Amino acid sequence: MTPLQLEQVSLQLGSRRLLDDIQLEVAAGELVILLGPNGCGKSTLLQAIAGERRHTGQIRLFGQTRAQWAAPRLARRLAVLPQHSDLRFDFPAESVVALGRLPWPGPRQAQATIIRRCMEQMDVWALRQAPYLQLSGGERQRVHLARVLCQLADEEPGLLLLDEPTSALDPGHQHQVLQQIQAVARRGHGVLMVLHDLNLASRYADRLVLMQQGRLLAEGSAEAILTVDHLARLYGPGPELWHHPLTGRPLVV
Ligand SMILES: Nc1ncnc2c1ncn2[C@@H]1O[C@H](COP(=O)(O)OP(=O)(O)OP(=O)(O)O)[C@@H](O)[C@H]1O
Repeated sequence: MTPLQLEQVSLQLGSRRLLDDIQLEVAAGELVILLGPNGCGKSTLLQAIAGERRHTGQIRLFGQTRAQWAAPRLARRLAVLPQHSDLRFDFPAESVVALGRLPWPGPRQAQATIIRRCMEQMDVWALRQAPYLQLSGGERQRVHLARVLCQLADEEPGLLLLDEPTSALDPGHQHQVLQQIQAVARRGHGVLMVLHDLNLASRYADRLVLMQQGRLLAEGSAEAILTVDHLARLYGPGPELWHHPLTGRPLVV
C-alpha cells in the first residue's frame, strides 16, 4: 500500500493560498526530498499531511483518509519531526527518545533494545543520561530524530515526515543522519523530508520535488531537477552546476 498519496491538496488562509493543487505520492522504500525557498509552503504541506492543518483535496495514508484511521493505529505508522521540537521538561535524553515508543506496548527489555538502537544510530547513546535542557542544539535535534525513528517498526511500513532534520548538525552528523534516514527508506518505509542543502539532497534523494509559492514546480531525479534553470527560478541568478566526481550526481556551486 502506498504510504502517501495527495490529490489536489490546497490550503487557503484569508486571501492567501498557501498550498495550491498539490499532487504527490511517496512510495514504500522511497526517500523523497522537498526543496524550495523560504515561505513557499514546505512546512505547511508537511503539517497538512500530519493532520495539523485544514485543507481541501485528499490525503491518503496507506490508502486510507485520516478520518478512517484510529489515532493509536496511525501513531504506529506515521512519525513526524517538525521544524522545531520545543521541550521544556528536563528529562534525561533517553526518556525523551522513549516517548516515541508510547504507541507500542511491549516488554520493557524489548523497548529498551529499540531505544538503544535508535540512539546509537543518531549518535546520542553516550548522552542517554544527560538532562535534555543541557544538550546542545545539534544534540537535541539528534535526540528528537532518535525519538521519531523508534516510533516506526520494520514489520509494518511507515511514513516518516522530517522537516529540516539536519539544520543544526555539523557536516559529519549531517551525513551520518542522512545515511540512517536512507536506511529507514531501504527497510520499506516512505520518507518525505524537507531540506535546504541542495548537495545533500542531490546525494541522498531517490526523488526531488521542487516547490514554489505553494505549488509543485517539478519532480524527478537529481539530474532532472537540479538544473540551472530551476535553481535560478527558485533562488535567483548565479548557480553553477558541476558533477560529483564519484557519484556523478549534480553538485551545486
Ligand atoms: N498560520 C498562519 N497564518 C498566516 N500565514 C501563515 C501561517 N502559517 C504559515 N503562514 C505563511 O505561509 C507561508 C509558508 O510557510 P511555511 O512555514 O510552510 O514555509 P516553508 O516553505 O516551510 O519556509 P522555510 O523554508 O522558511 O521553513 C509563509 O509565508 C508563512 O508566513
